[in-house]
Amino acid sequence: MSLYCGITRRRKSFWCCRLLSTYVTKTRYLSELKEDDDACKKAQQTGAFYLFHNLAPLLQKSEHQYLAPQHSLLASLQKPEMETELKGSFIGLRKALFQLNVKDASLLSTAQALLRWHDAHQFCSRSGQPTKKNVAGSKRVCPSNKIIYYPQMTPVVITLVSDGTQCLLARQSSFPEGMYSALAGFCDIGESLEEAVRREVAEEVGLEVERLQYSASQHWPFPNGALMIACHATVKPGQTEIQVNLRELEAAAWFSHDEVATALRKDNPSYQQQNGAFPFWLPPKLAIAHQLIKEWVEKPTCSILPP
Ligand SMILES: NC(=O)C1=CN([C@@H]2O[C@H](COP(=O)(O)OP(=O)(O)OC[C@H]3O[C@@H](n4cnc5c(N)ncnc54)[C@H](OP(=O)(O)O)[C@@H]3O)[C@@H](O)[C@H]2O)C=CC1
Ligand SMILES: [Mg+2]
Repeated sequence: MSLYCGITRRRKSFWCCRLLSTYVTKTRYLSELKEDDDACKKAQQTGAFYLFHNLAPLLQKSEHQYLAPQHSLLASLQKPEMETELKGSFIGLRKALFQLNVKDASLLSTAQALLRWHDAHQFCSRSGQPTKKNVAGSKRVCPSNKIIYYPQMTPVVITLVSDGTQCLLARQSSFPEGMYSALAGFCDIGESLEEAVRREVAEEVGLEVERLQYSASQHWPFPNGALMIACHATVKPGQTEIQVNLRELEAAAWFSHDEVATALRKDNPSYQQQNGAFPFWLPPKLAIAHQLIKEWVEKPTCSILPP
């Protein structure tokens, strides 16, 4: 059994020559901890930790949400004693993510991605020797050839395609029943963001993107930690006939502004069948797909601005 902790920051002062903003002070302190092992060990004595077991965080259930308690350094206990002592349970992030507050969801996602990366990079791919983690956990080094390994993220594009009046949503068979989302896909090596969007839209629904506009980005913990880069895109006028790639998608369709606006208003989507079909619903607020769809509903013309 392994219990693993990630440090969060808790330090009141940082020496500097002029008054820096709280954000800059905090950022420089965190950067210092990556390089200064002694400072990092000292911080661990007073730091607050989230606890994980097999990549599942320790959470407490409270009505319709989960709370992610933070702890100071603990004595090593077995999992059942730890759960009893701290009045919580180790729960898969996939199950709990949407019932956490935004700050905890973001920190836990980051911590889990880092833990997963360390777990998968225990050996040097050149020498085959065990790699060694630095105190902060921000890199691993091969002691025999000094190669440094840094945590990596996989870029994924997510695109809401519109023809100006409707938007295109799709679902994979792995999605919960009835849920539709924007088109997503992993970037290929060597591709720009724009090329990845054009290729994914062509591959998945057979359409040619005319214009695209960057919206926002998000770290996403599933399946292995990705940087989701969200864009609005438009297709050429009159070229809206889709050819769904059934190897990648279960279904895709154009939805009207009214249909999408109504689905967006449903805070608690019904997962029950109605008249033999599952009602149409959209990804939860925390997902960048939701933000992208909300932006389009509020300003459907935002995706048809000149490039
Ligand atoms: N936050 C959000 O709002 C949303 C997030 N997403 C996330 O976006 C991710 C990507 O979307 P998805 O449509 O599945 O992606 P793709 O359309 O690229 O198709 C997935 C396929 O790509 C291959 N693949 C898996 N991992 C990689 C990788 N690291 N690099 C290159 N190819 C890979 C696999 O194919 P094979 O097995 O044949 O090798 C996999 O079946 C999903 O994991 C999902 O979690 C999706 C929608 C909304
Ligand atoms: Mg896809």
